[in-house]
Amino acid sequence: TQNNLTPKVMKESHPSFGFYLTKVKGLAPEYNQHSALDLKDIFSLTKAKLKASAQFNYMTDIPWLMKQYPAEYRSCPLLIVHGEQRGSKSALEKAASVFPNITLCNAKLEIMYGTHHTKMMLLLYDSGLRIVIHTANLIENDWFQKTQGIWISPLFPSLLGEQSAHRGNSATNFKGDLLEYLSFYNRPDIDEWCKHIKGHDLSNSSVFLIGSIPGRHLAERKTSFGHLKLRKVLNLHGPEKSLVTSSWPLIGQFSSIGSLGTDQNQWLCGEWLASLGTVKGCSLTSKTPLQLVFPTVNNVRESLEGYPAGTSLPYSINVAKKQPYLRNFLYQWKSDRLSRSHASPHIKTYLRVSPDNSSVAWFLLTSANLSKAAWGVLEKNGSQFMIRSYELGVLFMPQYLVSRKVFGVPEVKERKANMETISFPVPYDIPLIPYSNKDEIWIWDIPHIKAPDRHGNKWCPP
Ligand SMILES: O=C(O)CCC(=O)Nc1ccc(C(=O)O)c(C(=O)O)c1
Repeated sequence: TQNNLTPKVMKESHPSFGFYLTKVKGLAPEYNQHSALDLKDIFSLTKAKLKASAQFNYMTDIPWLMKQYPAEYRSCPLLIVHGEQRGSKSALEKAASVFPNITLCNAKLEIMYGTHHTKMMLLLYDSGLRIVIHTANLIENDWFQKTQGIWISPLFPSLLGEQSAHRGNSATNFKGDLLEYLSFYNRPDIDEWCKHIKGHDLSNSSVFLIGSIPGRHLAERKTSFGHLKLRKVLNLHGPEKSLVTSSWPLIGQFSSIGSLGTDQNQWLCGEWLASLGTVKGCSLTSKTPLQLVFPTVNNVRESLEGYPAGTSLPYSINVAKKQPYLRNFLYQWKSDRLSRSHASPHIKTYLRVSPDNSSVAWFLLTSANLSKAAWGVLEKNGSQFMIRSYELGVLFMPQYLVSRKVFGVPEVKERKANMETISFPVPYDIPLIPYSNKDEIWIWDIPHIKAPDRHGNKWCPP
C-alpha cells in the first residue's frame, strides 16, 4: 500500500534491505548463496570500474587485504583509517610501505582506552559511490568461520551539478550524518572523501546512521552520537508508543562487554536502556525487558574454531566479577535457522521485539559492543556526554524500508492473518534460549578445562 506519504526510498529496499552475513566455509550452499558475502564478493557487486577506496577498521592485515581486491584494482589509491598507536602503528606503517597506493590515516584517540572500532568501506567507482558498514576486521580469521554483519548501500550515482552537502540527501539524513561523523576526524585525507560523498546522490539511502566519536560532547552535540543519537532518532522517527509498549523486550547482541558499573540501574538499565527503549514522542520508558545475547563457555567450545573463538570475545574476569547482575539478562548464541550456531558471533546487533516474538520494531547493525566506551555515558549531572571509541552502525526502521509499522520475524507464521508482514533477516534464532543453570558466560582470561573443544583442546590462557 504505497501512499504518497511513504518516503520515496521504500521502492529501493531489497528483500535483505542490504543486510548480509559473511560466508562461513563448509556450510551447505543454501546457507551461503543468498545473503552471505565474502570480501571478494563485495568488490565484485558491480561491473563499474573502481577508482579509489577507503577502509576504516580496527585491525588490518595489509597483504591479505590487498589480495581480496581484484588484481586490476590493487594499484588504486587506498586510504586505511586506523587507531594504532606506538609499536603497532609502526608495524602497520612498515606493512603499508610496500604498497605505494596505500595512505595511512591515524584517527586521534585522546581519551584513554578508546579504540578506532568503526568498520566501513568507501568504494568510489567511475559511475558511483558505494558505502559498506560492517563488523569484521580486515584479517582472514574474521571472514570465514564467524557470524559477521554487513550493510551494503546502493551504488549512489554522481550528483549532477556542483557537489553539495545538502543535495542528494534522504529522509533518514544519512548523507548529512555521515558527513558530520567524518568531519570529526579532522583529517585532510578524510576531508577529501567528504568531497566525493558530497558529489554523490545518496537520496536512496533508507537507513539511519548511528555513530560514536570520542570526546566529551556538550549541548546539542550530546545527541549527535552514541546512545543519545539513537534516543533522538527513535524519538523522532521511531515506532508508535501505542504499538510498541514497554512490554516489548530490547535484545542486545555483541561480542564484548565493558565495565557497566556496580549498580545495574545506573547505566545499563538506566541511561542506556532508556535510550534504546525510546519510542516516538517520548523518551521516558518504564522498564523495558532487557535480553542480552552473549556466548556461553559451551557456545564457544562447540564453535567451529573451538576455544580460540574466545580471543574475539574479550570479556575479562576482572570486569565480569564486578557485575554478577548481568546473569539475569543472559541468553545463548543460537542461529540454527542460518546454520550458524557454531559460527561464533563477532556481529553486534540490537533490536526491539514483540512479546509474542512475531514482530521487530527496528534493527541496528553496529560495531558497538555493550560498553560505556562505545555507547557513551552522561557525566557532570548530564551536562556532558563522554564517549571513548569510534563506532559506526546503521538503523533499519520498517517505516523507511517497507512502509510498514513493524518487520516480521523470519519463519514465524503471521499471528495477524490480515497483516502480511515482511520479515527482517534477524541473524540469530528468536525466541532466544536462556542460559541453563549450568551455563557460564564466556570469559577469555580464565581456564576452561571441563571439556575439550572439537579440536581436542582445552583453554589455558597465559
Ligand atoms: O573495549 C572494551 O570495551 C573491552 C575490550 C574490547 O572489547 N576490545 C575489542 C577490541 C577490538 C574489537 C574488534 O574486533 O574490532 C572488539 C570487538 O569487535 O569485539 C573488541
